[in-house]
Amino acid sequence: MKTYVAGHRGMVGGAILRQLQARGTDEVITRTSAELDLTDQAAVRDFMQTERPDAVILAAAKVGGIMANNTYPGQFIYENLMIECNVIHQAHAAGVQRLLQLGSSCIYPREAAQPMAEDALLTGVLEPTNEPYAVAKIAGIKLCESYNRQYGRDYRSVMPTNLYGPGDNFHPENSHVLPALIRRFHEAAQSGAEEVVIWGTGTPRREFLHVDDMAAASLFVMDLDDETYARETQPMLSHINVGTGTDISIGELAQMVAEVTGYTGKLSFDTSKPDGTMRKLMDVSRLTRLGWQAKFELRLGLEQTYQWFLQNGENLRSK
Ligand SMILES: NC(=O)C1=CN([C@@H]2O[C@H](COP(=O)(O)OP(=O)(O)OC[C@H]3O[C@@H](n4cnc5c(N)ncnc54)[C@H](OP(=O)(O)O)[C@@H]3O)[C@@H](O)[C@H]2O)C=CC1
Ligand SMILES: C[C@H]1O[C@H](OP(=O)(O)OP(=O)(O)OC[C@H]2O[C@@H](n3cnc4c(=O)[nH]c(N)nc43)[C@H](O)[C@@H]2O)[C@@H](O)[C@@H](O)C1=O
Repeated sequence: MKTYVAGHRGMVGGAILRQLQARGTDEVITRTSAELDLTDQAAVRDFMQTERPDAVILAAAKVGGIMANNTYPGQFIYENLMIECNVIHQAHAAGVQRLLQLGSSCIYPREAAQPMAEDALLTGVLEPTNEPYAVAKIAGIKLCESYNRQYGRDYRSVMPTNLYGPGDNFHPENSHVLPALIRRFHEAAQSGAEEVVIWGTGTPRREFLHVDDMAAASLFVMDLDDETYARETQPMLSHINVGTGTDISIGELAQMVAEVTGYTGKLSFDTSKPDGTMRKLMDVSRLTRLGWQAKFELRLGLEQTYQWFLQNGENLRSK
């Protein structure tokens, strides 16, 4: 089995690569974005035609937190649409029968009933801070569904909740909340700062899944036999949510990060920054029914991620 992992240097792609290598059953092929720009249609066509993988895992994307999504909406919609169109279409053109792509919980309407089940898709208005990214991710689901319907492909989609773990992006502005707070609280603890500022009101709730759980869930869904996947994702051979099924407020998360990093000063909230969606808890009953459950407990995952941050402080991403 020759499997192409797109985005193998990223947090999720890296974890998937490690788990595939540990299994040792697949020949895994990878390319960095410098070697293969997935927004370049001709380059992706040449790569797929030359390599002809048996399976593709699409974990490459333009990714960022609430501020990055709000600041660079053009890049978020363009790059993600191009990556999905090129990888999914050129995989099909090269005869790839099985593909798994990663979406995001932000595909669901801002006011969706909680927890959000897969059939909440396209039932309401999206959260404005990440609408361009969400539209691209919805297009990814619809590409897979459409190629399944028209060409009989077996292209699957998993929708992760907010992820964290080793290999995350700790950029002060562009990252997601959990790595941003690890870095901010760590620096405050080191410098003896009296106050740490948290964006927004602290009241939004988020569900955090460790990246090793996400990688395991991705391979679990990839490995399901086609009848089982089709039965669970009827009528459109659509997507499966991945999460823990529990969430906490940003204020509670900040308190936990303060404890883990040893920060003892004051917490304050900058309400000029956006809260984004107030709650986006995944309904994970589809995946649970199939037999998969998350393993990492948040506090332990946070402590492990903080250790990774301390050991890799010199090599953090610059954007
Ligand atoms: N992180 C999170 O909280 C969440 C992530 N997701 C989804 O999970 C997937 C993986 O995210 P994550 O691992 O966090 O993201 P990362 O930013 O860590 O990794 C993304 C990877 O995509 C690759 N990439 C980006 N643009 C291109 C391009 N034009 N051509 C080739 N490769 C490119 C990069 O490759 P290189 O390093 O070689 O430049 C990078 O390694 C994405 O689909 C994301 O939308 C969904 C929900 C939450
Ligand atoms: C995974 C998901 O990620 C993005 O959505 P998001 O869940 O809103 O992501 P976030 O992690 O950036 O913020 C979560 C909450 O946390 C608050 N918050 C506090 N302090 C910081 C802070 O310092 N940094 C950040 N980023 N947020 C902070 C912040 O104000 C918000 O209320 C999508 O754009 C989209 O990419 C997507 O799919």
